Amino acid sequence: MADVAVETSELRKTYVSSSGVTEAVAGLTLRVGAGEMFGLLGPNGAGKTTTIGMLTTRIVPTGGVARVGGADVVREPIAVKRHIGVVAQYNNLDRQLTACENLEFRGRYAGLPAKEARRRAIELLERFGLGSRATARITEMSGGQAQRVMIARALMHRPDILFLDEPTSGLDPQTRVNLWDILREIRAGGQTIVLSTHYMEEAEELCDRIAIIDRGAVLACGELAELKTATGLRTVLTLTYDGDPEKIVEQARRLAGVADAEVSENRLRVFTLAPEGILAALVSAGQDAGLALADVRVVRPSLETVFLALTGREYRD
Ligand SMILES: Nc1ncnc2c1ncn2[C@@H]1O[C@H](COP(=O)(O)OP(=O)(O)OP(=O)(O)O)[C@@H](O)[C@H]1O
Repeated sequence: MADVAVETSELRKTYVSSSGVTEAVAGLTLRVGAGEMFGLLGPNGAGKTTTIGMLTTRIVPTGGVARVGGADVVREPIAVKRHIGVVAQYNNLDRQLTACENLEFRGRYAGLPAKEARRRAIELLERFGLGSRATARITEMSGGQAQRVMIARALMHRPDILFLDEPTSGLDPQTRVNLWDILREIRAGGQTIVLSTHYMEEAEELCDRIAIIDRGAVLACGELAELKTATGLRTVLTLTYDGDPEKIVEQARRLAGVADAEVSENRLRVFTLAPEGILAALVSAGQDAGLALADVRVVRPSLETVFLALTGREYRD
């Protein structure tokens, strides 16, 4: 496959209804490299589901272009579908069928012979720890199990790009972490993954690159470290001493990588984009000045602070 898995230019979806006009996606331009785990991060209503809907041919754009696996989503939907697996936001498994049957049906639909579909269904269920649940009906499964069946089903025809819309929404923390492991494993196999999420820590934990979207547009896109640097966000080191750190504040300001330093009571606060090594230098500067260290706090920039810096608004969860 080409180096680029997904490419959009000015992608747009405008809904017109009796209640008015909604620009669900308002000119979205982005590029996902083959083999990447790419996150669409944004609050509820940001346009994530609509974007994934257009990229997976379920929703027809009202403007712009999108190519997935090299194929145009409007002109070549069948070619797009060959490249993609889709895990929807809500459980859309057939509840009358067993886990294995859900997968087999998908395999048959994709043109696999019956025996091959069954073999692959069992292999995938085992891979995701569901071997013993193969003959269980969907109605008998937990949310986390059903989510794993949906991912397995999406992989039946060996797609090279997997789309997941808020895959861990509503799952308990342990199940969510298990699912993260599954996604990492899929990605290690070379597949491209595009996932949407409104959980900052999920994007931070999983994704190689992230597009932060709000109100249907990309606010920023890149590796997390790049986004943090681009927004000028600094790590804040707060060192509390048993005396007045005023005597070392000038020294702290002169340390390589320190953007600023200030003192408040017996606390020294240091702002930096490159915190590595600075803490050790501050500890020894304090020792040399006869100050004993009572406490250290390191607050790193998070996606929450990035969002705030980009929009001036709190992240709406
Ligand atoms: N069929 C539709 N008709 C009218 N408006 C719609 C339709 N689908 C979505 N919207 C609106 O488009 C905007 C984006 O919705 P979308 O579902 O893509 O956001 P989202 O980021 O996926 O949010 P969520 O996490 O809540 O699913 C919202 O304002 C939503 O109300």
